[in-house]
Amino acid sequence: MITAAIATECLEARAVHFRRGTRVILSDITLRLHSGEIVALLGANGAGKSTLFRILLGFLKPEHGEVRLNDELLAAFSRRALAQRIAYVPQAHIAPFPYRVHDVVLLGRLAETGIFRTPQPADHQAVGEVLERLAITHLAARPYTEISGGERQLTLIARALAQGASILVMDEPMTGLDYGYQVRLLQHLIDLAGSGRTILLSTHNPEHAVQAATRIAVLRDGAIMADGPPAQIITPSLIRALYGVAVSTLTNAEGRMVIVPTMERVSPIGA
Ligand SMILES: Nc1ncnc2c1ncn2[C@@H]1O[C@H](COP(=O)(O)OP(=O)(O)OP(=O)(O)O)[C@@H](O)[C@H]1O
Repeated sequence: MITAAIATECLEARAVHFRRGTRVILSDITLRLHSGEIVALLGANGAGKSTLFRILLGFLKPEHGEVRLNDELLAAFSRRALAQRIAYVPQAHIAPFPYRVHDVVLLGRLAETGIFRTPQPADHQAVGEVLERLAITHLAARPYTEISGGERQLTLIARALAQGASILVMDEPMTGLDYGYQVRLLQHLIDLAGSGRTILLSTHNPEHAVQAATRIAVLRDGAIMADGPPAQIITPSLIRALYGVAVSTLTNAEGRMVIVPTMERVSPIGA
């Protein structure tokens, strides 16, 4: 069952360096993720967020540095052993076959034990639970190739949740989701972290980071320029440096930070 006890895990990049050709994409990146944390990675388009995720997942090899899971090199784990621990929601995905949404999510259940295993009633039940939790039960019988972009995104999130891994790496999971699904997903991520899961997500919306993250890491010019609690990291000057826009940060009646664009016209980044 996906509600089984969650193992305590620590995933970390140590002094990771990565180049594409002569271009340095990531330089001396150290990032540690612990159980119960929601870490939001912020960075402008092309900053290297997906690249760092792919390195943390073992899909790309760093030129220098290493990735360790519970102090063991990632390379020491088989693909199946990694699937037991880390689930991934990629940025964009078009399935080549018109699998039903239920079956796409079922693949998450089989990631751990091999896709040639015959699904058991417990697997189908777990899929049903995840679809219900994400409020997409109505999509179960629809072909994945014939649903909307946001519905595909929810299906991929459901597949990752069904995997039952204790670490979730989510590349811009809110993309394409309507406002209600965005808020419900953030609430669900907070619940998952509360039950001991570790969540790393990238987002282009600093509001989401402030609302859900326990830590924010900021990637700029290939390096981590800041890493810490949201209230310390998110400042108007950081938002301006990252995105070239002016914002005010306010505290609402519940004591939570709110980010509001001032609509002041500022120079483009680097101008
Ligand atoms: N397959 C590739 N070949 C060459 N360069 C690439 C490749 N994939 C990404 N890059 C480059 O590496 C840099 C980092 O890309 P990456 O996708 O990691 O950024 P990102 O922060 O995830 O961006 P976004 O927010 O736009 O999704 C970019 O300059 C990008 O153009």
